[in-house]
Amino acid sequence: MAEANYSPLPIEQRRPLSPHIQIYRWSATMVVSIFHRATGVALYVGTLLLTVYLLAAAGGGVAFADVSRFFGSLIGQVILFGYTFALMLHVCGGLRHAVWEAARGFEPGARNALAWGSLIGAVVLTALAWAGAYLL
Ligand code: HEM
Repeated sequence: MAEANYSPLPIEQRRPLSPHIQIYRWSATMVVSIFHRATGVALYVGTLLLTVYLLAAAGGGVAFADVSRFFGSLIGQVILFGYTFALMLHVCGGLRHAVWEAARGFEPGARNALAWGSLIGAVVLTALAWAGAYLL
């Protein structure tokens, strides 16, 4: 807190502050962990968009045509691409947690491999999903 900086006590007598991200050296594990939470939040928005799409599909006619046009536009495609990547990264993050639930992958090398693996896995799965969507 700000007042801690203005403490009249000498620095060695002040109570320790809990360190935050600007204190730690950045690591792959830390970045992927932050992405995991951020993509989880993004998935709430994506789920709303999916709901809009399904409601429009159920309504049919003009509503479905409008929604399809929006998702087919450049901005719509960028949003859908971001949603796909967020979903894939979050799922890969979920699998990373599943490995930890099995009490494996805590060693420094394994932690890094899992972090990079989930990032690379998300890129590959997103590319496969979009390639599949365009080829079908
Ligand atoms: C639309 C679907 C989903 C939404 C909206 C969502 C949302 C979120 C959010 C907001 C968080 C962060 C919670 C926090 O840090 O306080 C979270 C965490 C988590 N999610 Fe999801 N999630 C979804 C799907 C999934 C799936 C499919 C998986 C598994 C494959 C998954 C696995 C996890 C795990 C393991 C955590 C905990 C991470 C941690 O403890 O640091 N989620 N999710």
